[in-house]
Amino acid sequence: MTELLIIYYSSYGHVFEMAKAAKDGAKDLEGVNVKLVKVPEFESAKKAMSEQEAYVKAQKEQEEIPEVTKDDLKNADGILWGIPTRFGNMPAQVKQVLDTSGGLWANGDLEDTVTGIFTSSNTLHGGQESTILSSLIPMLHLGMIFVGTPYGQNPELSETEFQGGSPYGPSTVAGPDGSRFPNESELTMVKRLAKRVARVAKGING
Ligand SMILES: Cc1cc2nc3c(=O)[nH]c(=O)nc-3n(C[C@H](O)[C@H](O)[C@H](O)COP(=O)(O)O)c2cc1C
Repeated sequence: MTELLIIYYSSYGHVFEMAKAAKDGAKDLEGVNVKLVKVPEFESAKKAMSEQEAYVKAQKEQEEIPEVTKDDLKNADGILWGIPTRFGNMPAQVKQVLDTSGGLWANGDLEDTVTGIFTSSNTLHGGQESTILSSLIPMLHLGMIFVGTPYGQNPELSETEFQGGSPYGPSTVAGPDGSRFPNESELTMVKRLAKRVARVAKGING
């Protein structure tokens, strides 16, 4: 069995929507087991954002999703990361998971694990590509094999409509007030990436 782990962090639910679509995209692949987990939230963030209605609502919707464990990461053949943009970079919550994965790095546990990244930001040019590319650096240190969303398999990338997505990975644009949620094209691209990560992981580790 090929184990596909979808791990995400989401303050306001946009990346969560993408993560659920990713799970849906890979769920019927033969010989693939898909698990959806979330990055633990900081107590300080819960406190700081407790007055924000959108944050509280989104966190409630994610209550049933289990938090990632070291074994989830270790046992995965493929890991798909949902990482929202924070100042053009990954949130500290995601960095914390990576920074406490030292044992995995030392043992080479994530070497040859196939990986992909999807993201979300408020604005189209507010750092989607930089978030994916900078997130790739620790993934490469850990020995993971990165796959993106090539143009040939993602015709949506060549459309002129306003939407996220790049050859580096799927993305969505939440809008300045966070009211825009992923459209069909954005969800389709993340489903395809989930399938692609699973397919490559199966080929390498199956
Ligand atoms: C501290 C912080 C920094 C952010 N930095 C950016 C940014 O650099 N560019 C941008 O377009 N959006 C930025 N945003 C907006 C988030 O990327 C957006 O709320 C997020 O992608 C929504 O995804 P989520 O609903 O899954 O949390 C920032 C939000 C926060 C809270």
